[in-house]
Amino acid sequence: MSDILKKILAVKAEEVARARAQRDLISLRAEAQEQAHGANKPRGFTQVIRNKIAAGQAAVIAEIKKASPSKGVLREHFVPAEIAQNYAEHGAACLSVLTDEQFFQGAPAYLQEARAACNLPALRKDFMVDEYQVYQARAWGADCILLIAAALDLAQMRDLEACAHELGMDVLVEVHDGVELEQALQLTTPLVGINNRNLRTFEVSLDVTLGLLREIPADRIVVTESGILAPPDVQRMRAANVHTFLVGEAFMRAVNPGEELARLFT
Ligand SMILES: O=C(O)c1ccccc1NCC(=O)[C@H](O)[C@H](O)COP(=O)(O)O
Repeated sequence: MSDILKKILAVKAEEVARARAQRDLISLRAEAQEQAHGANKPRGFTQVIRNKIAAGQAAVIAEIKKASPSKGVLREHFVPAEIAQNYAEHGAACLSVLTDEQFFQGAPAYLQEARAACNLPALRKDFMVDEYQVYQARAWGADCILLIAAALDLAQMRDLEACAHELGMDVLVEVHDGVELEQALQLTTPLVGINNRNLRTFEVSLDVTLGLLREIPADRIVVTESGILAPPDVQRMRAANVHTFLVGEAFMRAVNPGEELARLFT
């Protein structure tokens, strides 16, 4: 496991302990379960992606992140609701909203504000280590959670996946190499993300997606993550039959993130 991931996971364990001390799991779970009905019910993250692909379009999971460990601050003018609306107007399939505060300058409120500003399903982009965070995600309105194979063993991933599914949320499982992929494929989720970023060196190579592709059964949806910066990157992926993209930096650095989305994907 990379040093940055180790550091992040240590902070996550402390965060969960602090949050549990402030509010017990039973009360949080009740709120998360209530969200299954009414205005905040899950919006069908995977289904929206399937619909885009069936229509012959790229399915873009458009990220809302102020900063990252590898790149520092990406965007000074940062209003999540404005960005979410702008993404929706320019054809995004889904949102990915960073809720981690210490390393990405994200916040739970950003997820709530972004999702309330449009009708797109939203991923809680964070480092999940405990079911408490899954209940938080749903209580905040998330439609999908991220499970990072480098951070979890198979039993943990299975438990967190089951918890998310019970709450009606979808799961994006993320891998970076063949060993992680083997574990990820033992989950039931169709959404398999391949992170092109090596979390040890921060080096990004789209060859990571292309190299792992052939090991993924046809019934899974491959999501290429990180380092999609220009139209040729998109064309390269689509030529390899990868139609789902998770993009952050390219949009966050643009004056108008939605227009940048349209420029990259049309
Ligand atoms: O981006 C980082 O520095 C980073 C460090 C440690 C763990 C995860 C990290 N990135 C998260 C991501 O996977 C990206 O936010 C996402 O794939 C979008 O990538 P990009 O389009 O390159 O911003």
